[in-house]
Amino acid sequence: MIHIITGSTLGGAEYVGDHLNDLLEEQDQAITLHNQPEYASIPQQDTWLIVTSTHGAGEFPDNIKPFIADLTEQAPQLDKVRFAVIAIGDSSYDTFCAAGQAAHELLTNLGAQAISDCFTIDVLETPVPEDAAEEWFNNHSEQF
Ligand SMILES: Cc1cc2nc3c(=O)[nH]c(=O)nc-3n(C[C@H](O)[C@H](O)[C@H](O)COP(=O)(O)O)c2cc1C
Repeated sequence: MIHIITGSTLGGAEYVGDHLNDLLEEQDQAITLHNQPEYASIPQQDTWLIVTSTHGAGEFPDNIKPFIADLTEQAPQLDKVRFAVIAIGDSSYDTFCAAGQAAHELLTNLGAQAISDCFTIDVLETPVPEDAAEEWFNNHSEQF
């Protein structure tokens, strides 16, 4: 089972999550898409694919903030979780992709196993983030 967990304010990261969902479905994978991720509803096992943009001064989008806050407070052992983070941001900000980087670090610290480095997508250089995400996916599809 793959849990796609999105953090999005304007919809961009959510579109990328939808696209990855389609690509994984073509591989006949079982997927659950969490656009309003809830700590209690996401099993602490299987594969988590987090797709999040960054807002504010390097902050998480509002929809994913409670999930990240719960993970931080509860600090569960995530040694049964494999994960990857796709971080979407704009390199004109000092805090480029800070939320995605923070998610990657948090899961690593909780013992989850990264299947890739945090993959950053710069919307200044990549007008269609789905294209960069698909290229990343094609290079990592065997990990899923
Ligand atoms: C108010 C605002 C603040 C932002 N702050 C950051 C930031 O700190 N770091 C970053 O990398 N991108 C930042 N961005 C860029 C967004 O992450 C980028 O536009 C992204 O594509 C938005 O994705 P979303 O549609 O999923 O919300 C900011 C954008 C806005 C509108």
